Amino acid sequence: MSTFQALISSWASELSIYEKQEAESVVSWLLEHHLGWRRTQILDEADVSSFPQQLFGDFERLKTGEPIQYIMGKGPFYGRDFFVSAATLIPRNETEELVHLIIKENPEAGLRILDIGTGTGCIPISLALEMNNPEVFAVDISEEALEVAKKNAEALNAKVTFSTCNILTQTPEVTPLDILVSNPPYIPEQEKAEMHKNVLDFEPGLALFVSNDDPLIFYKEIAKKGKQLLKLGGKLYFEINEKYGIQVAELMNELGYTEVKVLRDLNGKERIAAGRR
Ligand SMILES: C[S@@+](CC[C@H](N)C(=O)[O-])C[C@H]1O[C@@H](n2cnc3c(N)ncnc32)[C@H](O)[C@@H]1O
Repeated sequence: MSTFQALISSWASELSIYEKQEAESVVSWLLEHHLGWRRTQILDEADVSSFPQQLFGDFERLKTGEPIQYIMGKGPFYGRDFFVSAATLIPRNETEELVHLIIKENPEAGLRILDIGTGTGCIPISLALEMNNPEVFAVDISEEALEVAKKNAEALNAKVTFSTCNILTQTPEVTPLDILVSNPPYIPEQEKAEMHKNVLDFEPGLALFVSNDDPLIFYKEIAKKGKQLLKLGGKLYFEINEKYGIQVAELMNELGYTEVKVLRDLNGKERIAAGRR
């Protein structure tokens, strides 16, 4: 028998798609999921013969590049675990920063909020649970994603009203809003070549990609709709592609939004655009 430390290093060395440290974290995460293992047990003996069969199956899935969150069916976001499925994007750290900003900038009670393109529901559910008694709505074009979002709201005891909506052709009936937020699809198809296989092969294209001809289509439509949906003085928050900060700010300015700002994330990338109607 060897220690967990040795086992983790050995299994991690088989996950060629990850850097060493990330591979070790992912293996630790899998052991924790199946065995209730804790990092403090790193020097304990690991009795591989007692491991459940599914752990080995899941390790095989990891080797194909499948993200650990899809294998476990859940991923962390803003201090809580969210169910994920093949129909939803895995919640990202950058989006936690967007949620944090909205919470920090809007302490008032009873605000009406809409999230467009909700995926797992990580944004509206976190806002519903962290803000001061807000009324929260969320839409997505994907029925399957909405099923996951509803399951998350129920599991986390958050009150969010979900509905199906194609934001490019429909306008949700939720006026008047104080806050409109969206992390829409924003990767032009031509950037596929630069992306990791574990995103491309497993995450839903519907959540990620826009056509090369009109990469800002969602920002334009949502900002336009924001002019009808938001109260005067209401706020629009976008997560953005780091390459399009200036263009998103320009289109918001052209539509008459005020106090338009583009903010960098913890990695120094322009990741959030915000303004006021
Ligand atoms: C980048 S993902 C964001 C998911 C989630 N808000 C998050 O931050 O993890 C974009 C979401 O927009 C949805 N979507 C794509 N096209 C849409 C459309 N035309 N109308 C509404 N939602 C759409 C996708 O299904 C996906 O859930």
